[in-house]
Amino acid sequence: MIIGASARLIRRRNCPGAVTCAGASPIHTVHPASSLLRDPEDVIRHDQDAIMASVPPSTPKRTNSSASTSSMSSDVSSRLSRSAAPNNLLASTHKRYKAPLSVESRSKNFTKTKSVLSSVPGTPTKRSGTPSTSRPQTPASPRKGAESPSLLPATSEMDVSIVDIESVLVDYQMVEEADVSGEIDDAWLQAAMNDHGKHDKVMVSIRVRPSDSNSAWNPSPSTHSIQLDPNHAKNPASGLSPATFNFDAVLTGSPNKPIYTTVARSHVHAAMEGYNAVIFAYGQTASGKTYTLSGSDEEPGIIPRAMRDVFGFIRQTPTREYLLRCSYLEIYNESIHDLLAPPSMAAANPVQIQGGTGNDVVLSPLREEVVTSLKSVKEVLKRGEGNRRTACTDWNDRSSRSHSVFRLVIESRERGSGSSEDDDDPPSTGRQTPGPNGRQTPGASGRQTPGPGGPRLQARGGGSVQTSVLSLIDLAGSEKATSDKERTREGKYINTSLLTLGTVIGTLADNAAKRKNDHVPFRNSKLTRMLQPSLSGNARISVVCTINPDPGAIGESMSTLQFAKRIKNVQLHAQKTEVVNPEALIERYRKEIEDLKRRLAEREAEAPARKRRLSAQEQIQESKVMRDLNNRIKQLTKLILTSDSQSVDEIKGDESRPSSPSKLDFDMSPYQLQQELLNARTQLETQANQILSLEAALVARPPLTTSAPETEKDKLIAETREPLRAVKEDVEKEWKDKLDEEVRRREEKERWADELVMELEKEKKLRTKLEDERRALAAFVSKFDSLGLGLGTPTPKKLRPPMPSPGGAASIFAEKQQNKSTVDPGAKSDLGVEGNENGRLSTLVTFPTQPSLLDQVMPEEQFEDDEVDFDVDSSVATKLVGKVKSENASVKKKGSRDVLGDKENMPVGPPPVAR
Ligand SMILES: Nc1ncnc2c1ncn2[C@@H]1O[C@H](COP(=O)(O)OP(=O)(O)OP(=O)(O)O)[C@@H](O)[C@H]1O
Repeated sequence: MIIGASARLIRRRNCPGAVTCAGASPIHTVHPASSLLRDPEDVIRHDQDAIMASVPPSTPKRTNSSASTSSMSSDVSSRLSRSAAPNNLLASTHKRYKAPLSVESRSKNFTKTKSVLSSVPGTPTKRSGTPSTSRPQTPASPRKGAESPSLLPATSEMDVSIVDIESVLVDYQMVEEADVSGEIDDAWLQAAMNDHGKHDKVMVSIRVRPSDSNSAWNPSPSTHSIQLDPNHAKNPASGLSPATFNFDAVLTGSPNKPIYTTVARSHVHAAMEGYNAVIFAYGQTASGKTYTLSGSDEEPGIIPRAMRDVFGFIRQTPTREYLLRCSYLEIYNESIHDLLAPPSMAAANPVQIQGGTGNDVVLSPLREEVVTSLKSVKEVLKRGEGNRRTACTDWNDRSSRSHSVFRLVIESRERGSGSSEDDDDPPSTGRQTPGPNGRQTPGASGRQTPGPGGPRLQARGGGSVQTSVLSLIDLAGSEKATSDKERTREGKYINTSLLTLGTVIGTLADNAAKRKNDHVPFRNSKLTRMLQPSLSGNARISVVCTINPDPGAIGESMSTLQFAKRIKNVQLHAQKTEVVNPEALIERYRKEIEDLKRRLAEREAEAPARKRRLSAQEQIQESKVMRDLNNRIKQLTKLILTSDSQSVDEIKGDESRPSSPSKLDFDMSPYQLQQELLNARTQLETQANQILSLEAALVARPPLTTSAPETEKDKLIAETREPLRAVKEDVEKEWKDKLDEEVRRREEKERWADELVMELEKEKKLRTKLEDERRALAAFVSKFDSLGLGLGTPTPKKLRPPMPSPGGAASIFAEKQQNKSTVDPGAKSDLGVEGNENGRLSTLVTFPTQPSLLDQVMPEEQFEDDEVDFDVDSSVATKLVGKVKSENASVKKKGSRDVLGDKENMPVGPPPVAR
């Protein structure tokens, strides 16, 4: 630490910024607390007093060497030697750095000195005529060739990428009294804890600039409200009172201290506590944004006061040590420039916003300088402000033409969190042994060089590192068209990005109010993209909206108030960022695993005995406990493996490498291994399914990227739909034809069925008729016989009409055949009527009690083959039989079989009638 400290002091002495600022800055010539421009003798005296005063005997001593008496005396002597730098050195360096300062920067430094009240312009209404020649003019490209890059080195001595981190930490002992805000005390710290910074909403304050002309507004600081003066309302005669706007604070006047205390202090405190914090000023051009943030020599603004409080906080926190690094950038015409890099380099290498989706925003290349005292912060600020683009506009002599962002990254860890050896030894990771010149090339110890924007401080022992960013933003002012072409062009960019900021805030507020998740157009401007992490909620935000009370600016003031109203609704949920030392974490996991395994083994051993005692419900509970233990072991093992694989990458060949994963696996019990196996198999199956579905999705994926224009996507959708539509039409047509055919066939069948019904009716009638005739025949035969008209045979003969027999046609046939064999075959007539030799009808007609023809289903064969024997006169009989026969034939012809057949087997097609 001694080497580090002296190295630091040497660097301070050589700090180009310090010397350059010395001659130029009106801030330091006036501010009594500043030691920058004081007589070296005074500085020595003051430093001695300050250092002695800053180490009260009661304050705890640092355990490391820097806290020792020798280190303190070394520190003091170094400071003395630094402060007593010979005048010629100051002069030479001054000369060296004076030349390259741009006209703009120098003129800014000299022209900004104004008395508090006289600096307030009457009304920033548009000036007429040509601008005053005394005003500085912004060159078209103020940075290009403004100075030789060789004069401002590409990396500064305090560049975080080359500095030995461990030697530039700040703790309570190192803070000089002069660097401390006199207002920091325990009461303030306590009050700040409960202040606005903890709220979930953006803190919104209004600051109304003093004006010597008539004010159009009635601000009321006591009620935190502001209202347009009724005399300036659109329609004063209406008698309607203009709307009242309420905010967290409404402030007036020139003093900057109440502004800082009200709107910024709690946020600075929150940043020191580990929360990201953003403070920005928004308002119309010349309304007082720069005055609020930077202030003047007499009235330092939020930034210098915040820096003073940062050191005051550190002095009040003996338990922690801090690494403070700052950067300063501007967004000019939608391009980001590093204000701490040499202007020519910054112009050639604009800062890019890196980071994928979401809230990761890394700015690169961006110079970050370590600061260890208020003085070094002021030097950085001075350098940055000198490079800022300001210009004379129609409304403001020194209008900011860009949005400027001053960022202070605060990293801290506990002091002496480990053992006393811990404090002497470098921390287990990240600490680099300083080289002979007090510095260590990053990565020389084999560690990974931290990427841009990443944490630099490493946790020590089992502790953690807290990281937060305090962003102080001075937005360029919105403005109307101006007489200057270049200013008009700048104004367009300024207005566009402010408009985007308004849209973003509006959407965020809307999302919060309506619980929606609408797309927020952060990427539409560099400013909103850069602020994305903060505006998305992970920061405490305070906005000061500055108002120009001039009646000519009512429109702009009104729109500023509307913006303020909207941003009030943005929801915040800031979280502390804490990085734990990975090795300590692994150790903690290991211990927990050991403990869990022991508990699991005990339970497994007792399981059989316990099982007998436990009820079914308790057994379920028991297996759940076992499962939970197993899951936790698996989870921790996985965490260890993940951390290991990361640290292995970083520290290859390190003997302190943790045990291999295979060893951990073999430590498992058989039960655990079985569980593992089962889980692995399930996982494999799930993953195999995932692969399949992903492959399918890949095949089905259209050959367009997600970012392809909408027109392309529409075209592809139309092309994909066309073949589907054709297929649909084909299928519809095919099925329509089929349906038509089916309908036609069904109609035919119905027609056919109707005709069959008609046929049946006809047949029924026919049968009735036939039956009647048969009965008439029977009556005739019996009458014939009773009259004795038989030819030689008195004996009445029986009529035997053919009747169905149980055996059907075949049996009848067989019976007939048999009968035939007993009768003379020659006597049989063609009509099937038996006769005798003398020609007499020997009809064997019998009429047993047979069912009527109507009740019978008569097979066709029966009609066809049956024979009727009539013992009647042959001519009559022949006549009758012929008639019967012809009727039978007619029935047969009508297709009685079809009629009586199985309907299911009906032929499909046109009915017989249609044939
Ligand atoms: N509250 C105030 N008390 C005293 N003077 C003020 C106050 N506000 C602003 N001024 C003065 O008004 C002038 C314009 O202020 P300033 O440059 O801060 O405006 P701005 O909003 O930053 O403008 P721009 O957007 O153009 O940069 C300066 O001279 C500043 O000193």
